[in-house]
Amino acid sequence: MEFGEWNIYYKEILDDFGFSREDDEKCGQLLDEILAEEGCLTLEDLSKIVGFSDKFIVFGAGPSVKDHIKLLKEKYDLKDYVLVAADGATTAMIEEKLAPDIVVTDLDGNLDDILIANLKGANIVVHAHGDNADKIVNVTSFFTNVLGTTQAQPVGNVYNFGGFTDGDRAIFLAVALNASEITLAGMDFGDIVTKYSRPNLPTVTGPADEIKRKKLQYAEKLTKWIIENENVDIINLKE
Ligand SMILES: Nc1ncnc2c1ncn2[C@@H]1O[C@H](COP(=O)(O)OP(=O)(O)OP(=O)(O)O)[C@@H](O)[C@H]1O
Ligand SMILES: Nc1nc2c(c(=O)[nH]1)N=C(CO)CN2
Ligand SMILES: [Mg+2]
Repeated sequence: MEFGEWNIYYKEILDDFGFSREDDEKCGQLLDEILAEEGCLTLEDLSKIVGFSDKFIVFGAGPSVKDHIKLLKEKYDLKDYVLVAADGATTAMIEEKLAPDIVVTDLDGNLDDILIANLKGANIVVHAHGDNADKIVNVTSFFTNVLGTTQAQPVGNVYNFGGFTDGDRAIFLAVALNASEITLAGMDFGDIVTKYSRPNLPTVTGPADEIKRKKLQYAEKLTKWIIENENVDIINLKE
């Protein structure tokens, strides 16, 4: 998605959630400075790393994630796919002994599990926004093989491929990496969250709060945009 078209959705999101574009931009710059010092991946680097396949699976943290992982392990030859975990889904994958190739995160998932995934070879796509500057500063440098993203104007080596939540951003990333087919697992959307999305939840699933519901509505809307506008086959295991 070109920035001009993304900007239409982005303006609506800023307005709807009361986020500040200036704070998003500042944090994007901060991430770019950290990556300039620590080193980072470019899109071309990541394309080469995952160049073994143009078939991707994006894992979300919805209620179906565990069932979908089990089904995929049983029925798919997973070494033929680039496995992309959206933030909290990393924990569900690790529980099932499945290592992601890429983790897409704004650093509010289980950081220990993301670090484990990184140590096992996952590349980390770190998203800077106006509400995670502390994490960007304190956590980014613990990871290796990092590619930076922003939801504001791209800056330096920090990209904007389109997308809002970690899950739909992961699909936009797969498109930017020239995916021909993207299977969606655990991408339920709706109004139920899991302990993978909300680690403090006392039960495995529970009702999403109003902000999370709204985030998931945008995630679904942006996923529909990809289905309708990008030249890629999307297979949602939920359907
Ligand atoms: N029912 C669902 N509950 C949680 N995540 C879902 C669901 N359906 C799809 N997803 C996708 O799984 C992704 C990973 O979930 P997670 O809650 O860790 O992400 P997040 O984008 O950081 O959300 P938040 O900002 O609310 O913490 C979400 O970004 C979302 O796109
Ligand atoms: N400013 C801001 N931006 C975001 C936020 C958030 O909480 N604040 N959460 C996101 C993932 O769902 C994506 N972008
Ligand atoms: Mg997150």
